[in-house]
Amino acid sequence: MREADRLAIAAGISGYALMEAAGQAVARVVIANWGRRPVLVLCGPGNNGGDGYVAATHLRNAGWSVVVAALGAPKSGTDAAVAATRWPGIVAPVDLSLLAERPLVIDALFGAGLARPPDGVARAIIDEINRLGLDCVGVDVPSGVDGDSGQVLGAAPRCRATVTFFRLKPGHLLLPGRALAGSVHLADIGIPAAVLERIQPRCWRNDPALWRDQLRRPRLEDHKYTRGHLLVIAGGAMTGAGRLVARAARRAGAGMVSLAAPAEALPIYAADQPGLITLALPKPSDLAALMQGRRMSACVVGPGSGVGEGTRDLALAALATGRSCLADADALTSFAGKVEVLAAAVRGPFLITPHEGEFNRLFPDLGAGLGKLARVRTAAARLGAVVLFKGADSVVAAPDGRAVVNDNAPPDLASAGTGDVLAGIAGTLLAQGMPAFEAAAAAVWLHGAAGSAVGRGLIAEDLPEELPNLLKKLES
Ligand SMILES: NC(=O)C1=CN([C@@H]2O[C@H](COP(=O)(O)OP(=O)(O)OC[C@H]3O[C@@H](n4cnc5c(N)ncnc54)[C@H](OP(=O)(O)O)[C@@H]3O)[C@@H](O)[C@H]2O)[C@H](O)CC1
Ligand SMILES: [K+]
Repeated sequence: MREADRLAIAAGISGYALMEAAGQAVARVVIANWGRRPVLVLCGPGNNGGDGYVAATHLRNAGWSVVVAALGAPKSGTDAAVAATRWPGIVAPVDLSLLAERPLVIDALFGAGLARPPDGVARAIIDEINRLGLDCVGVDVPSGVDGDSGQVLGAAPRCRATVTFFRLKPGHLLLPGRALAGSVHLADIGIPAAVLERIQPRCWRNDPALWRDQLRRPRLEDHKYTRGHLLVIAGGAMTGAGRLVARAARRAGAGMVSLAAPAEALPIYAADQPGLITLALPKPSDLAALMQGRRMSACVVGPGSGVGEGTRDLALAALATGRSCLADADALTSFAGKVEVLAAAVRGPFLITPHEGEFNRLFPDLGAGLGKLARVRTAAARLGAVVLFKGADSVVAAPDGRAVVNDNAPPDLASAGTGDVLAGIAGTLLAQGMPAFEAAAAAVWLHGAAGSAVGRGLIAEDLPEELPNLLKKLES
């Protein structure tokens, strides 16, 4: 963002003009969403505080009762110093007593320049805002939230709304930042779009615009093999997982889905879905010939497969074929403490879809303190594969550092079996030749959209049935 500022200023836009637009946007959001009431504007020493002085001035001009409290005077010669001199009222030192009759707080303490956990009176007032449950509007980010990671440094106010500028930052999408930001308003402050091309961002909010063109649309001359033949390697005991993978894969548009499992379980799979091809589980040494002979273009291994050597060897055999491969669930746990074995086996497009527990078993040194985006990027680089870390704020990262953050998943998706559905959708997209990064991004978006379409009371079985409609909409 600083680079965006710098480039915009280099393009002839004054830094103060950006600050004026930013502060004005904050005032506009406040006026649009709250009735006139006494407001306290907390200003830090940097440009975030500068935005605060501008917002305070606009609110006062609109007839609001405004008190400004500052942590310290902005450095002279800065845009923030100009904004402070243009504020016509007095500036009080930050003090908790100011909260008493001010039901609305604008938090312009720290933004992109947050350098350490807020302490002293800054920390005390953040804690007090939260204790009193006051309405708070964050400027750029809730102060204390790291915009790059969504992590909280020490403390941050729980905002009802946050007004940010130019583009959303990862911290608006990643937890806990996303929860603390409340509803996020994105304001255009006059930074030219061309600046984005110069910056070449490597992290995006997940959106169909990123991958829609790469979804494979059915063609007149298609037959079932040209639409992707996915092999699902499933288990003998937990058959629900494999059935959900297969059902989702079929609804996502695979031309054919075959499921391999121990012979005694095959009748269960066959009875569940007449259109599913069932096969006895091959020996690892026979897997390549099976996939080649049956023109299977991708493989999903892990859901319900069982943890252990058998699953591990099948996953390694699947990777050795060089075809697109997705490992989830038991296939990941089977490599706990042995992630280097998995990494060494990667030949072709490879996607893993761990949840938090599975991720931790594979990458115990990449703890939560690093922030999800950094954890997933590091894991992808280490594995030489695309990693989709599942959760309310799923992150997909490629070994080259590209990443997307997904924010369309409703909490209803926190339900058993939904991860298997995700694996099935991604498996089909891989089988259709979509690159692993885009396949993962598309799958997690479709999964979230399907979850939203069902809403309350959803069960994993509902999700595949939403896919035809969603795909139709994406193609139109
Ligand atoms: N294009 C835009 O998006 C625009 C953004 N604007 C706003 O500018 C801020 C970023 O401003 P910046 O001056 O770089 O940084 P901050 O204001 O966030 O913070 C820097 C100052 O705060 C001090 N600081 C940092 N952390 C702490 C802390 N925990 N406790 C006390 N003080 C802290 C820091 O002090 P140092 O000692 O570390 O130097 C700085 O004094 C962006 O977020 C937007 O709101 C512009 O308005 C223009 C357009
Ligand atoms: K802030």
